[in-house]
Amino acid sequence: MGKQFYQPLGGHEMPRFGGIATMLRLPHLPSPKGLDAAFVGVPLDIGTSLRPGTRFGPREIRTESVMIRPYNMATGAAPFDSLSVADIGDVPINTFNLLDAVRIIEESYDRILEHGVTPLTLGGDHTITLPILRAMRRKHGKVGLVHIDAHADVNDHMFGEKIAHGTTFRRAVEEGLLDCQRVVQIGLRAQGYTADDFDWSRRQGFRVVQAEECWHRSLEPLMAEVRLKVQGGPVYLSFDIDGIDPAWAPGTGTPEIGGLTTIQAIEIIRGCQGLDLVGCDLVEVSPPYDKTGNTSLLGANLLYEMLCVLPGVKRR
Ligand SMILES: N=C(N)NCCCC(=O)O
Ligand SMILES: [Mn+2]
Ligand SMILES: [Mn+2]
Repeated sequence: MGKQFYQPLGGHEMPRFGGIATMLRLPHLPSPKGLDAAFVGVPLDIGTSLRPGTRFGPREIRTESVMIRPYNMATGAAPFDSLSVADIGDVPINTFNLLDAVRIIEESYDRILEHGVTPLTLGGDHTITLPILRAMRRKHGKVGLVHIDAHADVNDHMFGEKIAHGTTFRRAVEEGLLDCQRVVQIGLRAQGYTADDFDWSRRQGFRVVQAEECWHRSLEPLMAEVRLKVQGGPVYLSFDIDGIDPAWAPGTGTPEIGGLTTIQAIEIIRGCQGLDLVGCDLVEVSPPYDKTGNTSLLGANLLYEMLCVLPGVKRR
């Protein structure tokens, strides 16, 4: 049987407030088999250090995704005409044991990648990116990384714990998951304990772009630099919603002022077009702190923009 393409349920077929709330109103399929890309939820928040609530992120991002239409009027991308995409549901994490949850996530992503599917992940806190990168290493080898965040997430430990949402990328370097010369961190800001909070990344070979370097400017020139830095192999895109200023993304667990704008976030993702993207995630949306739902709406739209820059997506 030939490849099956799926279109989102249209706003004129079923009112947007009706129907089952899958990501982008796509079909919910039990398996990634036969797909090119899949939206996956990881409802985890037991790795967070301040506000919890990201366990509700996947569900609310789906709820707020109902406004999104299939064709990208700005870039001409028609993702559902080019790729077979669906929502394959959530990873059944163990919400009472973080290390067991990490094991479950890793096994789930091994299975997804076995089918040759590109995962677009709805978080959950940033801990989830470590098991995903472990599975990526087995499938693709070391990956480059475009990481947007207020935080470097390279702490050696938090309360003595080696795995939490602020240690993800130090563990990833130690475990040989990243091609460190092809890593960029964008949006880092706020206070630290020593200069080494950011310099550790630089010593690994990362390009660190602090928020102040982004203020008051288009990020299109920066993305030209980023593409040159990370190209030449498979790339993973990890977007922590707190990289965006809390004025636009208040529903998150560790907010920091002076962040990126929504427009700069779109520029960054669209600037990834042409890279060999093998997976993306959007993490740290905490609906209980998101009174209007706008943070989930922003997350849903950024995930759609990630879909639009995947390899193989044609533009009209
Ligand atoms: N939100 C994420 N992923 N990390 C926050 C780390 C907070 C801290 O370093 O104190
Ligand atoms: Mn963060
Ligand atoms: Mn983070």
